[in-house]
Amino acid sequence: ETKKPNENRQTLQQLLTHLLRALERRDPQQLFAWPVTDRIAPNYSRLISKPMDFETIRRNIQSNQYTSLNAFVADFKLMCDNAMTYNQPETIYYKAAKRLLHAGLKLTGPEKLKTLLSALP
Ligand SMILES: COc1ccc(C(=O)NC2CCC2)cc1-c1cc(C(C)=O)n2cccnc12
Repeated sequence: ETKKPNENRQTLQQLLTHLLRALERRDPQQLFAWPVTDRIAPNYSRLISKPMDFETIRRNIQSNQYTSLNAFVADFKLMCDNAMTYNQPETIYYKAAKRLLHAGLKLTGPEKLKTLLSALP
């Protein structure tokens, strides 16, 4: 049946919240949980033009900022790319970002999404 737009939005929101939780579990040290401050990362705000973190992504989901899965994935990739731009390859942050990015792209890949979408109401 033709779903009302807000119903679709709720389904998308539920899917994104599920994906966000699955991604956050892959960041046990919570290095991506909150915005990076200039205090813990000197000159961060000068070097990274569009910061992104899991808390901001959560707020975007709740305020219906993402109208597609792609928009959510783009912010997740931005968060990982920022960490691989600011931090040197040998740091725990760069390595964590690389692992997280691969895990995330697998999670939102077509085959995995098919199973997820088939489980939706
Ligand atoms: C929300 O950001 C953080 C929160 C907590 C920690 C942290 O607990 N760091 C301790 C683990 C080794 C020192 C690090 C960070 C952190 C993330 C990042 C990222 C994501 O680039 N970062 C870069 C340089 C220095 N610190 C960080």
